[in-house]
Parts: sequence; structure tokens; C-alpha cells
Amino acid sequence: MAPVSIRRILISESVDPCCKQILQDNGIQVTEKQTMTKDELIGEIKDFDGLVVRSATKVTAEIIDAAVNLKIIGRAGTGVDNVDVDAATKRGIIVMNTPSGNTISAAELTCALLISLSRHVPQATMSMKAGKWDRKKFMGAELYGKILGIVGLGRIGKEVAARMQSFGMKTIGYDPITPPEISATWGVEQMSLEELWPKCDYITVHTPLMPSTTGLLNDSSFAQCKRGVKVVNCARGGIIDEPALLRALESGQCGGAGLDVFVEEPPKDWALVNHPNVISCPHLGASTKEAQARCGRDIALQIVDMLQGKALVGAVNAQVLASTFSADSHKWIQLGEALGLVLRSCSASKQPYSQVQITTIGERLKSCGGLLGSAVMVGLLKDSARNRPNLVNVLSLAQEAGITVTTDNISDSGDQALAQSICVVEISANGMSCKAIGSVHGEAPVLLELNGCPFRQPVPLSGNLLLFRAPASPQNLPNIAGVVAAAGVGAEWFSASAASSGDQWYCVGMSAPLGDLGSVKRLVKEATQLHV
Ligand SMILES: NC(=O)C1=CN([C@@H]2O[C@H](COP(=O)(O)OP(=O)(O)OC[C@H]3O[C@@H](n4cnc5c(N)ncnc54)[C@H](O)[C@@H]3O)[C@@H](O)[C@H]2O)C=CC1
Ligand SMILES: O=C(O)C(=O)COP(=O)(O)O
Repeated sequence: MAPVSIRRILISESVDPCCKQILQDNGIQVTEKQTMTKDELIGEIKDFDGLVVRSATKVTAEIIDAAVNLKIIGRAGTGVDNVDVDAATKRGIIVMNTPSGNTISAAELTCALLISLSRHVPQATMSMKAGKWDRKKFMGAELYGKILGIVGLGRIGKEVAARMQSFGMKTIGYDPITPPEISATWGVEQMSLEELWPKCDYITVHTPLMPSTTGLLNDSSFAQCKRGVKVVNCARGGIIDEPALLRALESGQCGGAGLDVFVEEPPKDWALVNHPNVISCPHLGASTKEAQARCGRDIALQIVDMLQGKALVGAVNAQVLASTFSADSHKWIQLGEALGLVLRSCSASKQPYSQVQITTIGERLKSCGGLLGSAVMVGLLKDSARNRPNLVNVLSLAQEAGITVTTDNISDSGDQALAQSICVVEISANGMSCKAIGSVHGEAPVLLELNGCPFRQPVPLSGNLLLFRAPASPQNLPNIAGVVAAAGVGAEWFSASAASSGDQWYCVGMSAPLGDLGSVKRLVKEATQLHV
């Protein structure tokens, strides 16, 4: 099932032409506009439902606010720190990247900087271009036998390790997620940062930029390093604190730095770039023909595959959507939304709820809790949230509204009763609670039970529904059918529940919604109508 439809995509940076070609071949209109100003982007983004960027386009909350039709932001590359992912998520916009397309290129540039640092290649080149022949000044040191500390042992860190080991470097590292026994298989011994800093001749960082990695190398960590340590940052500006690096270079505590990335790009302050022991590139890690071809192709194919309902690959903020691509997820999403709508309708006149408990019953729904939970919340929050709820944003909207959502599964393959697949949703707050139980019969979602009253016939959850509760009496249906007919609406079918505490729930399928529920409400204890 395709979660969105996309007709017009803006590519706002230099992305390989294959990206545009693939998108166009699949019926998407593509506009390419490079070097747009922020105001130009704000002015034009409303006309697009997709945006493809690299690292230079800052997709801020302000831009996302203006992007009223945007459904996807595709990052032809790895880092999504130039995209306000939280703001996109709240608006229900999918953010997608192509994290492996430029791994090799970024790793190779890192190695180039490490080698250049050891032999002063860029400085020697500049010197010769200035007509000098200075063999003494550029005395270097071998990498062979030196210790390289790799902070961040993900895709790029691993490739850097393999390449630098071929130079005879000993590789050590740190990563809070990659298990030490895994990195050990590619020759990287892990240790704490406190143990790592004093051991390294060279340090290279390969983490994302986030609060925990900002300033990872700072005054205090430089102080723990060997005097003259050389550092490389091919990941993100700010992981090595720039003022601390400059201080360390000036004091000689740092013997050289290779920088591909900067806090501000291009930098406003050129002090680091101009330092004689700094070699630098204008964010070239991914700038190879091969990396750009891969990233351009990958982002286009990922978008097309998503639109064709084949798969969701590379989404960084829409994990629950990945499960919408299985063959029968559609009907369970419909059921979840419909149960949410039923409960929203039944609880509308009551006090606001703060807890939602979704329990799936049955082995088949064991892994569907997240999907069904989100679908239920889409139904529950429909029209009440400022941002239109969808499977991408609904949990963050619920959190914003102070609603706690919990999911659970009960399954025991030995128990016949639990063999069928059922979804139970209960909303509650301060003693008030409403509960709906549903399932899927054939392809259709059905309501089985409402507030403890099981329906004698499953209620099809589609079309215009009138739900009401009244003391058990054979007169209820004829009376309400009369009111519905008097309003010029056809009562197409009905279902009644078993009685509980003397009351019964009824559901009437109507040809159209009633203009006014007043005359129904006068005859019953409570009544509500909804459209599924
Ligand atoms: N200069 C350039 O043009 C390019 C830069 N990059 C950047 O390189 C970085 C790494 O990319 P990948 O290796 O593909 O990412 P990855 O996600 O494969 O690896 C990142 C690793 O950092 C680790 N990590 C997270 N927090 C950490 C911490 N506090 N200390 C140590 N490790 C930590 C993670 O566990 C993960 O293993 C990203 O920032 C990316 O944006 C990527 C491609 C090109
Ligand atoms: O993929 C990444 O994280 C990069 O930093 C590459 O950025 P770019 O696509 O060259 O602007």
C-alpha cells in the first residue's frame, strides 16, 4: 500500500541527473532549481509535494511550515542534520536518506586527509606552486605502526579502518552502539574515550552530529591526547569543537587537522582554514561521480518504490510506515482508524481522555501493535489536531496532546479463542472509559463489541453509521428508523448488541448523515454518528 501520492518534486541542489530521469520516467514532474535563497524556497515550496536535497539546503521549521503540500523530503546522501526532522515528523512528512551511497567516497577522502596530514602533501604543493623547493620544511612521518583512533564505528568508520590497516596502522575505536565483538572482526579494538585519547597518533570522527557528539573533541579531550596528535573530521562540523581545535593547534597539542566539514559552510571565520597545519576541503566527502550517481539513483528509486507500494527504504522518521507494505496491512490500518473514529465519536461529549490502550489478540497481529496503534490514533485525532494526523506524525501529535499510547499483544497458539485476530482499544481518563473491539472479516473491518456490549452481528465499519444506546426494548429500532426516515435518510441495515446493565447498543447503516441528532437523542440515552 502506498502511503502517499506524489506528483511534483523540487530538486534544490546539484543531484546526479539520473535522479530527475528516474522520477520523470515514473510520471513525476521534476523542477530543478539550484542555489535558491531561503525566501525563494519559502515562496515556491508550497507548489511541491516532494523535495530532494543534499547538505546545503537548510530545511528548517520555517520552510516546513510553508510547505503545505510537502509529503516527502529526500536526502540524496547520509546526514539529515540540515533537515528539521522533528518539524517534518509533526507535519507528517516522510524524511528519507540514502545512507550507503557515499560511504566509500567519504572513507576514501578521510584516508586522503590522513595520508596528506602525515606527509604535508597540500602544503608542499602550495610551496612548489609558489616556486619553492623546500625539502626540509615538509619532513613527514610514516603512518606505519601508528595508532589511529576511530570515533564512530558505523559504515564509514569501518571502511576507514580497513583502508588504514593496509598502511600498517593499528586501529582502535569507540562506538556506543556497535558491539566490540563486531568491530573486533574488522580489526578495531574498542575502549572508552578516556582510554582512547592518550593512545592515538591520529583521531578521525565518523558520528552523526547530535547533542551527544557536539564538541566530542574539546579542550578537555585534547588535553588527554598525545602531544602533536593529528585529527580528521570528514563527518560534521562541530563534532570537533572549532575554537578548541584552534587553541590546540596554536599550542602544538594538536599537530595538524584535516577538515572537510565546518560548523558554518562556507565558514565565516577562516582562522582554522588559514592555520598552516590545517588542510581542508569544501565538504567534498561525497563529491565523486560514483557517490553522486548512487545517491541520486537510490533516492529516486526509493521514492518510486514507495509510491508504487513496493517497499519503504531509507525513511528516518516513519518506521511504522515500513509495515504498511505487507500484503494485508491495508485492512488492519482501516480497522485501526475506524475503531479510533468510533471511540472518538462515542467519547466526544465526555471528558478528554489521556490514555489509549491498544491490545491486539492473536498470533498474526503480534508484530502489528505499532501499526495498529498508530492507525487507531489517526482515527482518534482526526480533525482535532492542528496538523492532519497520519501514520508519520500521529504518535508525536498524541504526545503533544498529553495522551499516553500503549500497545500489547495477547497470543497463545494453543488457545482456540486467541487464534482469531482481534483489536481491542480502550480510551480512558479519570474513571471515564470507552472500549471498542474489532476485527477484519474477509477484507472488511468490523466492530464486534462496544463498551462491554457484544454485537449479535459484526458491524461493518464503512459508510455513514448511527450508533446509539438505549434501554433494551423491541421499540428502539422502529422508533429510530422512523426518525431517520422522517429526515429523508435511508436506514440500510442495523445491528443490535446483547444487553449490558439493561442497555443495548445499536448501529444503523445510513444512506447519508443526519442533519441533526436532536430527535434521535430525545429517544435514547446517548447517540452519535460518524462517517468511516
Ligand atoms: N563529508 C561528507 O561529505 C560526508 C559526511 N558523512 C557524515 O559521516 C558521518 C558518519 O556516516 P556513516 O558512517 O554513514 O553513519 P553511521 O550511522 O553508519 O555511523 C555512525 C556511527 O556513529 C556512532 N555513534 C553515535 N553516537 C556516538 C558517540 N557519541 N560516540 C561514538 N560513536 C557514536 C553510531 O553508533 C554509528 O555506529 C555522518 O555524520 C554523515 O553525515 C557521510 C557521508 C559524506
Ligand atoms: O551525505 C552526507 O552526509 C554528506 O555530508 C554529503 O553531503 P553532500 O551531499 O555532498 O552535500
